[in-house]
Amino acid sequence: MNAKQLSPGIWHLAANISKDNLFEGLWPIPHGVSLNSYIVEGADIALIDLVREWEDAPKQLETQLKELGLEFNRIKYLILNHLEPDHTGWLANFKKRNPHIEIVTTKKGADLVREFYFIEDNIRVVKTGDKIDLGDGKTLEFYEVPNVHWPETMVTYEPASGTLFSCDAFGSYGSLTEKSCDCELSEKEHEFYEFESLRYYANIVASFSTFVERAIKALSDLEIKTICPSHGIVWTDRPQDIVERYARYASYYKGPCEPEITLIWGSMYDNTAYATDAVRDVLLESGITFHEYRVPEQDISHILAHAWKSQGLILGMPTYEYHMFPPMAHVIDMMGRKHVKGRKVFWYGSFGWSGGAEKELNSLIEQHKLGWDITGKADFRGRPTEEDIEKIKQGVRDFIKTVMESAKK
Ligand SMILES: Cc1cc2nc3c(=O)[nH]c(=O)nc-3n(C[C@H](O)[C@H](O)[C@H](O)COP(=O)(O)O)c2cc1C
Repeated sequence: MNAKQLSPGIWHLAANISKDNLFEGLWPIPHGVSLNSYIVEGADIALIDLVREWEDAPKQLETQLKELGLEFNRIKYLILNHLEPDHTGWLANFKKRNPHIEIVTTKKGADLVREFYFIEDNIRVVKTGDKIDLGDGKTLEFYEVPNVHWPETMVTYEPASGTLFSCDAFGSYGSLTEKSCDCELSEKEHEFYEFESLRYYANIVASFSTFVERAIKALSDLEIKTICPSHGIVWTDRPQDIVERYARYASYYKGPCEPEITLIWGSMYDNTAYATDAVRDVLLESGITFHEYRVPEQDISHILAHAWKSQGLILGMPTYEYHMFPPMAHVIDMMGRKHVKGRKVFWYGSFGWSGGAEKELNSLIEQHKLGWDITGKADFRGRPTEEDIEKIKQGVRDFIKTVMESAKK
């Protein structure tokens, strides 16, 4: 990518990380991810957020700074909105190249700079309402937004241009092309980034949804014309769209969620798979929006995205060694960790002799305080009989009604 001017004195820089990596060492990024940084130039120059030494990210950033004719020693301030290493991993080596740079971060951020990078000098601690005047009409204002998504997080606002540098808030997965602003994207490209923002939210931010709501409220008095997140596209045209989208995602924390169902199932010897065909037939007939995943073949990152927005979950799980099929237990455990709470649930599955899946399901619900409402179930021995299949079909029909009645209108 090239450095891109967003408004007079403000540039977007981005390092693209390829699909061959896992985000947070855990989440697949089949379409890559961007690490965004920004330059704000008044009489003094500030660089907002850094990159990690990940693939050639520092080199990409350095090349873009060169395009702007910016030597490192001309940058006076390095603003660290958030200390997670994807935005700071290069810090120690960057500082060696620019020893006089002043690092600007929150009090908790300063602690992390010391603890992660052993840097003690030239750190300016800021709190909500503090400002730095860069000269030539450019000012940076700071607002703490704790737990979006680490405790030290802040955002930076430049009032003359109405630009909010929001770090992880309002971000998404997906590498960037030269068309990195919302106003340049086709409907199809918007759809792509929309799902990548949902997946990013469900994987990274979901657990902190109440803090997201608090941050959106705290920032609501700012006149925001452009939103510059640390991952994904920049919102120059319709910044309210991504704010509304994030507010909607945050609302799924308490529910209700969308009138949709996520069907997740696994099967060793196709007995539960056979019953799944019946479940799918009913879902298709009903016309309800549903998302189907088989585990362990399909990844948890995508499952969480659809589960996060779905009012209904259907779980197909055979019994395995007196417990549920382990990949299903992994999915439910992850839903617990990511606070996919308060959903309507229907489950079905095959067992051989004593069963055991249900016991583990109840124990996971209890352990993670999931508050799931199990409105129906259909377990069966071995291969499902015609009667079993009828019971499953009727159960799913009833379940769809419950989901539609209780979902967001
Ligand atoms: C490794 C393994 C462990 C199993 N453990 C149990 C068990 O503890 N209790 C039980 O009732 N059935 C158990 N079964 C039987 C399965 O639950 C049964 O075969 C079921 O039909 C499998 O469904 P599927 O074909 O959808 O995988 C086990 C099967 C396998 C292969």
